[in-house]
Amino acid sequence: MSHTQDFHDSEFRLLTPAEMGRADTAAIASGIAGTVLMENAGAAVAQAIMSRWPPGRALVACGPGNNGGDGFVIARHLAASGWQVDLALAGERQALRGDAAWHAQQWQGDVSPLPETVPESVDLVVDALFGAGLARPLEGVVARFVESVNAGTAPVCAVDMPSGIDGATGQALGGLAVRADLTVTFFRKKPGHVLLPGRLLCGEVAVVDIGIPAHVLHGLSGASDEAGSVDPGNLVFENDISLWHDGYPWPSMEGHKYHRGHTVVIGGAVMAGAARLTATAAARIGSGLTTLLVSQGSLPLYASTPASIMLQGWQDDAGLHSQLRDPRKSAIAVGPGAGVQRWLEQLVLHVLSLRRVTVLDADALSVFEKTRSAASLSPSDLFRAIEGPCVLTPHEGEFARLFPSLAANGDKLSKTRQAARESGAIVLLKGADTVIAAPDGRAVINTNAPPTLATGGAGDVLTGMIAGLAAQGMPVFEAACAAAWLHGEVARAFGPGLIADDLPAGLPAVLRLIHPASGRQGMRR
Ligand SMILES: NC(=O)C1=CN([C@@H]2O[C@H](COP(=O)(O)OP(=O)(O)OC[C@H]3O[C@@H](n4cnc5c(N)ncnc54)[C@H](O)[C@@H]3O)[C@@H](O)[C@H]2O)[C@@H](O)CC1
Ligand SMILES: [K+]
Repeated sequence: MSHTQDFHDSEFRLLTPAEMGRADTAAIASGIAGTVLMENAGAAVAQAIMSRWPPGRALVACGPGNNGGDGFVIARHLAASGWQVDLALAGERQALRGDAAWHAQQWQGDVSPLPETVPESVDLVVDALFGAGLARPLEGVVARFVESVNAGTAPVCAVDMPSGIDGATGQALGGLAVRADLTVTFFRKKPGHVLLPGRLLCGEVAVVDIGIPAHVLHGLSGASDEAGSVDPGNLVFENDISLWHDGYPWPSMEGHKYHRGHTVVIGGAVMAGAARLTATAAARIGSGLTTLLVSQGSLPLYASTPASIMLQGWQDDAGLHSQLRDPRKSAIAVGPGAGVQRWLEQLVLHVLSLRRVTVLDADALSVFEKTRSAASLSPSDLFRAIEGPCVLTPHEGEFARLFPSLAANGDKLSKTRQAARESGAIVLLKGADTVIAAPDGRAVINTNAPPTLATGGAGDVLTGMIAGLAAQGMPVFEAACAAAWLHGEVARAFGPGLIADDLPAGLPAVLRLIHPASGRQGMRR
């Protein structure tokens, strides 16, 4: 994802519904008829259905727009392959326009009004009501039909997006959306396929080619300068190895432990486990040296720190500052187990003034909450101090403390991007659909995190992984993306029973799999 590489046509690029509309228009302008795109779309969905379910009775529910147009194509292909097809239309046939009207004419069977309930004998429901661009809640008979679909037992194939989900945000408009078993979408996924709750309502997502040439991806957003180097500014991706593999700091034979960076983790005086996990993760992910800095008085708490981590005590602020002075200490992580106190505010500001890579997590974020106490600093004091490479890794609660006006409304993707713009830092907003955004608008959505990661200390490990990668010179945005992906992958590989200590321990096995020598460039799931 560096600025010198062009990721516009990455298969992991996500297109907003508006960008997808521009892709359709550009494809049509380049000579492919809209009716052909719709034919390809419908045929591909029918193919996906037939490769998963045996012929039976299908109810194809068509909406008034082009999503419904796809439904007419699907109905024709299923019927031609021996399915018994009932086609129901929400709206009037005469009101169909353009490509949808043309394909409706090719349908030889009956068209009935959309029923309020799905008949019991239906083996499969095809949801061709609305696509990813839906902008208002489902209502009336459509809403009742969708409730019946969700209450029923027949499997559901959604066309483009389960109807009711906003493809830009993954939110169910008005709280109601189709729950699908399979969603077949066209050309590229949309954010709504990977953000929650959209991702869960999609079931399996299949992306199919409908003949839109990849070159249209260059004109949808972003800009390229005369030298052809592309600003990936506003592009959004689903996280994948291919986005950051080239910048991954694999150790080289000429390397020296100092070339592999030096991560400093500043620990607190009460919760010693958190900073220990952070430091262990930094070391495991390849930081050449890792130092855990704690106050002299709390050294006994850290007695069981692994031997590979340098444990050092500081007496007072001056001592701590002098421990941080060496510029070879290339990344500093603060927050896990630090304790929310005045002292921490000043420490964070000092660390930021060093302009090293800084990863701020947990208490280092919460301590800037505006309402904490009248005398304390505020989020804007923090943002003003961020001048070097910095990653903030809030969970939803910490995010709300730092960005109260963004937290209340807005979808996860836009609020994380806005937070990155406001703070000047890379913001990684944690969750089952972690979003990582840069101040220039780049964003990546991580989709491989299993629910077992919701365990104490997992966030502390993530902080250490980011710091440890960035300490080795990996650009911070890529470091955050790589860490989020590896974090998820290690947890998946481990399976049930995961505790945070298993994450650093499980890294080597996953790193072996993605090492260049393994020949693996990326993975689609
Ligand atoms: N050439 C193209 O543009 C292609 C489009 N394709 C299909 O076209 C779809 C997009 O088509 P459209 O832009 O027509 O979008 P939709 O088919 O989702 O429908 C939009 C229409 O529904 C109305 N509407 C929106 N919300 C409503 C609500 N809550 N209740 C009632 N009516 C509502 C809108 O006023 C508009 O008339 C994609 O999802 C995809 O399935 C594919 O055929 C591929 C080619
Ligand atoms: K749909």
